[in-house]
Amino acid sequence: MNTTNQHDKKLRIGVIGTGAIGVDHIRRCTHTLSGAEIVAVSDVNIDNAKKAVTPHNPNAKAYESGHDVINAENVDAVMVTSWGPTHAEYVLSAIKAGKFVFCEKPLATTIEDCDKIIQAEQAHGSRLVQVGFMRPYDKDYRALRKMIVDGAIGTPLMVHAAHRNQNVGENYVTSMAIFDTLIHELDVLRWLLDDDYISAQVIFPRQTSHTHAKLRDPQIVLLETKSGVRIDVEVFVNCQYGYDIQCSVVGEKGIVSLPDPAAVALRSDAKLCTPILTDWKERFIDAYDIEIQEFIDGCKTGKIKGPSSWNGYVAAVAAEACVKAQETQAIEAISIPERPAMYK
Ligand SMILES: NC(=O)c1ccc[n+]([C@@H]2O[C@H](COP(=O)([O-])OP(=O)(O)OC[C@H]3O[C@@H](n4cnc5c(N)ncnc54)[C@H](O)[C@@H]3O)[C@@H](O)[C@H]2O)c1
Ligand SMILES: O[C@H]1[C@H](O)[C@@H](O)[C@H](O)[C@@H](O)[C@H]1O
Repeated sequence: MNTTNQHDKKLRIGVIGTGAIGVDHIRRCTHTLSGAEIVAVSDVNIDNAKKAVTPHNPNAKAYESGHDVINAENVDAVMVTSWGPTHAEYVLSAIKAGKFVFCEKPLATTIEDCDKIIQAEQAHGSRLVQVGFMRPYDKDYRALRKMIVDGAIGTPLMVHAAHRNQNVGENYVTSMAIFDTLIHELDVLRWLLDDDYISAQVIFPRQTSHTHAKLRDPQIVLLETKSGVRIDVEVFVNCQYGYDIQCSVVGEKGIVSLPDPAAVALRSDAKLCTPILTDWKERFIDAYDIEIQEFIDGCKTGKIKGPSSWNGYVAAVAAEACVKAQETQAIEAISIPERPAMYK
């Protein structure tokens, strides 16, 4: 009886960081998904938070501090969508309050902070954190994984991937190509291959004229896995032409590749054209919907299943090696500790 009531009740979410993705997740919780409502918002720029309180979220209140959102009595679960370096503080505070927390990637921008989070969560005794790695929810990445698991390409040998953004702002610097952008590949490729990384190297090709003094762009990241798979990922965040995610896995007897998003083809004026997306919000829109719905449902049943803080930690270990490799231009080792029992 109680369980049914619990499931019927809306999950009351507090959102910290009401910028691009914060507002987008508020939109999907309010208009697209079921079983949740936004009751609290905050942003270091309070005007951003106030703008996120709209007639569509009549019960939302804007707070000056993210910690007030976490500790508000009517907040059942927290969403951390502020800038990466601020995530750890809020996630730790949510764990302390015993509340479920969805944290956008990266979980934190240092291994130490990720470690504090997994220690705190283990001390709590059960999972409270879901990390915003949405690609494993994407139907095409899932199809790719199924083909690999089913043996369609034989043993995987190599991966060629590209992560291209149309452009980035002046605040985006060289290390963010790793912690902000490559972090998606660092998570999804080990899931795709069911493998772990052992080394990383970063190569800087000729620079695009569309970058700025604090950003090397593009970059090529070379990864090696325990089983010997070699991965190259081109990270090119001022590619100008669109938002483009590519991934091909080469196996002993075939290749599987991520398809381009479906788009209407136009035949006209002696040309055949299909548009390319420019905005990350559209590229993985269905995957974001599924990941957040799973978070809402998990909070309501008391058991969350999505990418864990362990996934966030492992991605950070690999990311730190890549950042070091950016500086040294050498091959850097990646050593991932034993997975704690709680995350098995
Ligand atoms: N999963 C994805 O595909 C995806 C897509 C976009 C962004 N993200 C992640 O989401 C996070 C936010 O990215 P964004 O594109 O929305 O950035 P954004 O700059 O548009 O928004 C971030 C917001 O956080 C606020 N903020 C910064 N520090 C804060 C603090 N200490 N407390 C409260 N608010 C604070 C800023 O004022 C801003 O409004 C980043 O970690 C980013 O990597 C993930
Ligand atoms: O925060 C964004 C987001 O994660 C996008 O998915 C990625 O393509 C961008 O490079 C990154 O800056």
